[in-house]
Amino acid sequence: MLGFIDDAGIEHVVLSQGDLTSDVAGPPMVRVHSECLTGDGFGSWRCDCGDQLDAALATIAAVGRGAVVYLRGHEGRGIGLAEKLRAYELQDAGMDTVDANLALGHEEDARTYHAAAAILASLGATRISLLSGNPAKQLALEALGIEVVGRHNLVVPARAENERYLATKRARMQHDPAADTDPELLGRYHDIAGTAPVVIAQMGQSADGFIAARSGDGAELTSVEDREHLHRLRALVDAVVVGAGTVAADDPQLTVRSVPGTDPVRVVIDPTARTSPAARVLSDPAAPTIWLVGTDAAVPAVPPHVDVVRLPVGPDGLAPAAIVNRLAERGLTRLLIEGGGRTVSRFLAAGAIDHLFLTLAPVLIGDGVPGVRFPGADRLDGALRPPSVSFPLGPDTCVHFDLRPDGRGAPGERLLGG
Ligand SMILES: Nc1nc2c(ncn2[C@@H]2O[C@H](COP(=O)(O)OP(=O)(O)OP(=O)(O)O)[C@@H](O)[C@H]2O)c(=O)[nH]1
Ligand SMILES: [Zn+2]
Repeated sequence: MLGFIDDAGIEHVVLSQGDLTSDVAGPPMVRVHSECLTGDGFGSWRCDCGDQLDAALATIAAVGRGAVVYLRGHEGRGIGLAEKLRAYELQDAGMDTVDANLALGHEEDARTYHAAAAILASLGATRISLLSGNPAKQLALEALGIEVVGRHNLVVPARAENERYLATKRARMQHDPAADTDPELLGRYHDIAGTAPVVIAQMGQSADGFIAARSGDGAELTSVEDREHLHRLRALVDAVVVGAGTVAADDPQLTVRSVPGTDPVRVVIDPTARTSPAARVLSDPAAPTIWLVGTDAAVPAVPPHVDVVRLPVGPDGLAPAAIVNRLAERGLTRLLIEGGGRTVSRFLAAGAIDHLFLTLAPVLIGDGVPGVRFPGADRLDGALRPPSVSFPLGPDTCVHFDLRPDGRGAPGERLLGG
């Protein structure tokens, strides 16, 4: 816990865990919490402050990294404790929380975030993932130089006592709807959720680095938990990208089935258009498909859900950067590179991946279809060591590599030992 005194002489505190600088392992989770003696201290359910504080602490503890910036002087949305009690009296007589503030001659929200921004900057946390349901808080921090890469509403219990207060915040103060996100999932995916362009890759492989045995059989290698994780990733992106080899070997549907969510557009990288028209991505209209083929490839007639897109074929097939750009032209800016080993490895070697989720099954295959492979370096000090976090998926372990440049040189440069 660190203490701060701002220019007005008000004392604030920060309770933090782990390194908050964003180049260590992506943006930390930060709760910028407004003091509320009645809710935080006495456990009042007239507001949701106490529940929010508990949820923030639990979420940050589950992730193991983040901070609660506890802002004093914010009591009653900046009008002070005694005035808040007066406002409560007016609310007991029927007014809502906004009108009560206005009736007392105050603004509906008199808070400023200069102290919060200065405190975060002093801790190196200038790029954060914000735990809040209040868009105005995000805008205020951004205006003060804090980059908010994601904002997540905490899950708090529904209470009859604060139903009206929360409804007023949503109706009159532009607050987000109630969240239903599991804190563990929030911790796992907050970096990649949202609407910002992102290229995610995933790969499930044996502990010794194979995605399938020699026969090509790899369907049951990783756990059902890993399959659920894969479907969550699909639900978070605009498009899921696979190589023609994976379509030939596994005939995947590429839809979201294990979890609720929207199916992404399916993209098949297929320079020679060798994919069979009977493959599910081409024959089953469950989701739109983009068939990415070479400029001169001969393509048969396709059903209406399939869009044939042509790209020049280079010495090493279709270039990852060209694929990303062409899909972006179609509004598909959030991509999941799902497989197989060669496709993911080519995107990795090209420096085209922001996040890699590599799931390792506790299985030794000995020989078979290789997983992630790239040219590599001669010496270990040339190995790729991006920031990473690991989490269990049933019996498997998933390693999340953050490959974004973050001032450390583009991932491609690091990979090629440049
Ligand atoms: N004036 C007034 N202030 C209140 C009332 N209820 C809670 N507060 C104060 O509101 C502040 C919290 O603001 P909220 O609008 O509830 O939430 P927020 O911080 O903007 O948004 P979140 O980050 O999602 O929690 C605390 O300082 C509380 O003391 C009320 O009825 N009237
Ligand atoms: Zn409160």
